[in-house]
Amino acid sequence: MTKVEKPDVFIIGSGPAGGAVARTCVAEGKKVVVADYQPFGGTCPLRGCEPKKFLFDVTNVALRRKHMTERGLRGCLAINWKMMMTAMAEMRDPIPSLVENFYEKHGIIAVHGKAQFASPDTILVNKKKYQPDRIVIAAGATPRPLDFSGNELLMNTDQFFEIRELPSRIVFIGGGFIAFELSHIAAIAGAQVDVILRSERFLRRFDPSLVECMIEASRDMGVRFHTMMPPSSLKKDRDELVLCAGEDNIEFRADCIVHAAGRIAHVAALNPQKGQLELNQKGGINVNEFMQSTSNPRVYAAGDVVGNTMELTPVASMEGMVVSHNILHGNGERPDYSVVPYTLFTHPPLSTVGLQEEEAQAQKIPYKVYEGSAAGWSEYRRIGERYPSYKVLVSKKDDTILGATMNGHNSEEIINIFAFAMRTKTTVAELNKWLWAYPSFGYTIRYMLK
Ligand SMILES: Cc1cc2nc3c(=O)[nH]c(=O)nc-3n(C[C@H](O)[C@H](O)[C@H](O)COP(=O)(O)OP(=O)(O)OC[C@H]3O[C@@H](n4cnc5c(N)ncnc54)[C@H](O)[C@@H]3O)c2cc1C
Ligand SMILES: NC(=O)c1ccc[n+]([C@@H]2O[C@H](COP(=O)([O-])OP(=O)(O)OC[C@H]3O[C@@H](n4cnc5c(N)ncnc54)[C@H](O)[C@@H]3O)[C@@H](O)[C@H]2O)c1
Repeated sequence: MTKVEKPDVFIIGSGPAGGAVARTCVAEGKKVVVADYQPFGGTCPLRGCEPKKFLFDVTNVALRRKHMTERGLRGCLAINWKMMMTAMAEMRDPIPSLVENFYEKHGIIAVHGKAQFASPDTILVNKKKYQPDRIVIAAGATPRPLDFSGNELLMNTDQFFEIRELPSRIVFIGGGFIAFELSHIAAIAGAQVDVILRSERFLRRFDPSLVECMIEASRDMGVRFHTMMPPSSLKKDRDELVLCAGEDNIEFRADCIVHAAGRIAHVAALNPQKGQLELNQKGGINVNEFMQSTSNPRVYAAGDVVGNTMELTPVASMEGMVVSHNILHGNGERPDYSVVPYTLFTHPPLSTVGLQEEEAQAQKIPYKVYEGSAAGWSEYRRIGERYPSYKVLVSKKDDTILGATMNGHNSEEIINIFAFAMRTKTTVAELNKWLWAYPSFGYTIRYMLK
């Protein structure tokens, strides 16, 4: 009979959540095993944030160059898709070896293979059994299964990052983060892009008035939007794909159709019943306030596989740190979701932190609003941006920031300042006394809070 391994901590998944647990637990002298069936590093650096941001940065220069034509910048600037993708892959592809080298150096055992539960205390990978003291599920998320006929012809985002020739016509199904970010990249690079949404509301996690500005900016770059269009079938017709959607079965013909219809916790392959794992309403691992399984106390979970709040890298890492603490020192730490800034990396980026106005109204929180267009400010006029806008919610009770959303160049940096102000409970009166470098985008906070 093969020997059963008994490490202290067995981690399923090597992304931001699993990585945080591995590094912290090994530093405290634990015997740690990490299993992953894909190259090590997880979604963020290999198939998510990082490759996306690379493509964002290149396309951003191209778009901004266009905006500068009237400001004296001449000469053609075109995107060579193949070169851009090759350059992105050159930066991305060494990452798994770097991760594994780091693991080896620090004594973390890397196992290549799909992990599943054989029983509540036993994990099986490549027919080998592990009975660890603690099991950490950090298996991330996977595209939501869609049930219309021909859905197997859809391209997922992992495949999008491997496209070497830009398709002429691309359709994105969904109206969330991925549809907006990737549609902007493809449109600026020269594809004809359609985004189809089953409902009427795009980007639910952002203020609708700022989403409107984003949609205007998207239309300017040629992205076409179609609402109330649930997809009903997809088929191949010679060398093109035909998607039918909506009540009238409208046909969309394209070279590729991308699944951007959300992601769900990656639990099915884990054999959750054998692990006695209770799932939550979103289909993620149900955990208590200490990120410990509510049904199997040997198990903790962190990151997208929990689906507690948002599928974001900083949230996954923070939950990983909470899990490490609780494994090493006993349950005592809880995740803190009170201030989570995030950015939609579109052109321009749309960024937010804290309460949305709809939430403040629903929760009957007394607030005042500072909002408006920033198009007249010299910061945006200089760069020819047409739809910059902002909305800041301030507590009527104590003058602190409740939430902020903005759409404009560098908003991903300005939002961190608002996050800092929220963390430190800085009042608007105090913020207005702070000095900012001039003329910087951060300085526009003074204009917003006038
Ligand atoms: C296109 C895209 C762009 C994104 N952009 C951003 C962004 O700009 N900013 C941001 O904050 N977030 C972004 N995200 C989200 C971010 O990537 C995730 O929130 C983050 O990676 C979650 O980390 P995780 O460790 O929970 O899971 P993951 O990083 O997904 O890692 C999970 C790992 O577990 C492995 N695994 C799964 N099941 C098993 C199994 N049974 N056995 C072994 N291994 C298994 C997987 O192979 C994977 O490597 C983006 C996501 C996508 C898809
Ligand atoms: N910049 C970032 O931080 C960033 C970027 C990309 C992804 N992410 C994370 O990854 C997650 C997944 O991104 P996403 O864009 O796939 O999800 P999303 O939740 O942002 O958007 C999903 C979209 O698909 C639609 N949809 C849902 N079910 C559908 C169905 N059955 N048929 C058709 N449409 C359907 C929804 O209405 C929504 O518009 C995000 O929620 C986010 O947390 C973050």
